[in-house]
Amino acid sequence: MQKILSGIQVKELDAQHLKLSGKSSLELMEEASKAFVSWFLEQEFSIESPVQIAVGGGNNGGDGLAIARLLTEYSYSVFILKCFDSADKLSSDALFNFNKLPDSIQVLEFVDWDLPENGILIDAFLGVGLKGDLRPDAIKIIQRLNEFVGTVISVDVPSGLASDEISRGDIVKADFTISFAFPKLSLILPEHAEFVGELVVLKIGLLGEAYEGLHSSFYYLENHDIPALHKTFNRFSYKGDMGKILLVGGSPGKMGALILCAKSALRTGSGLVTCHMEDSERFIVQTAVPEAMASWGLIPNPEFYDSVGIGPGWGTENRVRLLKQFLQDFKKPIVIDADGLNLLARNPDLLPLVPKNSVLTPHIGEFTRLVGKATNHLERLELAKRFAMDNELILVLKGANTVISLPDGRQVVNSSGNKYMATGGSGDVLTGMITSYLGMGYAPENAALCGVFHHGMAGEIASKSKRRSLIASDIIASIPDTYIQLDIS
Ligand SMILES: NC(=O)C1=CN([C@@H]2O[C@H](COP(=O)(O)OP(=O)(O)OC[C@H]3O[C@@H](n4cnc5c(N)ncnc54)[C@H](OP(=O)(O)O)[C@@H]3O)[C@@H](O)[C@H]2O)[C@@H](O)CC1
Ligand SMILES: Nc1ncnc2c1ncn2[C@@H]1O[C@H](COP(=O)(O)OP(=O)(O)O)[C@@H](O)[C@H]1O
Ligand SMILES: [K+]
Repeated sequence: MQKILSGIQVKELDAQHLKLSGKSSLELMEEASKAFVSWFLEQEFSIESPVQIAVGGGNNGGDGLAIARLLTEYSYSVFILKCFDSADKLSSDALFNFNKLPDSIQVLEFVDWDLPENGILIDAFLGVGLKGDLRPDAIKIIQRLNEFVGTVISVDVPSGLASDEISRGDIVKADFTISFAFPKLSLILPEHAEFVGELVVLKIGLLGEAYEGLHSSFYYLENHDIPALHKTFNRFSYKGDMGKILLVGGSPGKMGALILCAKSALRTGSGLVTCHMEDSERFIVQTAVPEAMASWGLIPNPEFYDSVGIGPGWGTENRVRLLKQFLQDFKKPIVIDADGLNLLARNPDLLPLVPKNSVLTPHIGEFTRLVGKATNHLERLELAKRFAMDNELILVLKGANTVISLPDGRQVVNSSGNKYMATGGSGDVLTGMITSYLGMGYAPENAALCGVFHHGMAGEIASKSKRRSLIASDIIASIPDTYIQLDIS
């Protein structure tokens, strides 16, 4: 997994990288700009669209200048909007690229810019080198860039956004942010959603020795990390190897949550799924999911199960005794979601009974009830880290970029998923998936990482044809495709 470095570390990395690999920052700039242009070409923006590139004096501007040169090779008409005073204010790499601009590119003073009606604006004004509060001249530039009505694409970070903290005030509102190597931390904070737009992270060869030497507790989970986290099964595997799991949840009027959870666990690969609910509701499960078994009343032999997921649609009335009894009897890691979390929040004495390395999957509301209130997401992430370390639990804080806090203090930011997954029941599907992996004998960390990643990826696959019509069942239906696309048997 890629580490997420701070803005200051990126600078340090730059210097170290040059020392250790002999690769110049100019080469890195060219590589980043080429990666940007490859992404740009994949979007198939009309060749008729004029491309305006707002260029600052630092290396973010340097990226913009290199991108300008590369785009003209593909016949785009490119205009540079100079957001720096004079060439002697340019960083050396930006100056190099400024001097390499082909004659076909018009360079406009920012003040002379007539805001076009449409087209594309590439924002290469300010990147991770932003220091302190924006100066008045920069504020004016950003305000004007935000008047543009066409597609806005920010290079590395939206200009005006600090890389590692909560920013307010004037910031470019991008439709896309194309960040290099890893997302800067501020890009994944919900407070910045309106500036970042769609986040794309492109690989560049920044990594290696210099990168290894820098410390961060934040990591980024991507496609290529996933296969190594999976267990493999052989041709003698039988359903017992695929895990016997128990899902405890559902209540009158909320049986759908348990059904989604069960279907999702089966599609993830579970060998045997048993649903535990009130006896009045058992026919619903048996009809909706013929592959699952039903149990009710007490849980007579919890040790039979390889793992357990508790909470979807469960309600909180009259559940504490069963939960306490179960936590006293069952010693293997489990998954706790929804009302299971609400019960823990109301009965903090139960928290020490939760088996170590269990996976708790709150959304922000459940998190606030269980762990506490935070004034912003960075503070919330710090609370999550403490909670996971202090209780030796894995805390999956769900959202647009779900963050998995591990007991050793690492925090893993998920890259998969999209806005179309914001629909009732998607969380229940996630609970089924993580419980399923635990049941298959995955290390709890891997179960959480695989569950969260495949869940988001299934949502992405389903939303290709469904967009805002996506429902939680569509996520389940796309789980098989995640295995096929990642080549997991
Ligand atoms: N290293 C890497 O891994 C790679 C880095 N790459 C790229 O380099 C970027 C970082 O470049 P960087 O460090 O040159 O800084 P950058 O974001 O251009 O900002 C400096 C400019 O901002 C200005 N400025 C600052 N504060 C300000 C304020 N408060 N208000 C107003 N202005 C302010 C400052 O002006 P000055 O203060 O110097 O007058 C200067 O002009 C990074 O985001 C990525 O795009 C890629 O090429 C490939 C790999
Ligand atoms: N905008 C989004 N981008 C990516 N994933 C999202 C987004 N909104 C929701 N999700 C995912 O959908 C799931 C929603 O879970 P939850 O809030 O518990 O829903 P429910 O209670 O309806 O089941 C989480 O896994 C979350 O990460
Ligand atoms: K930028």
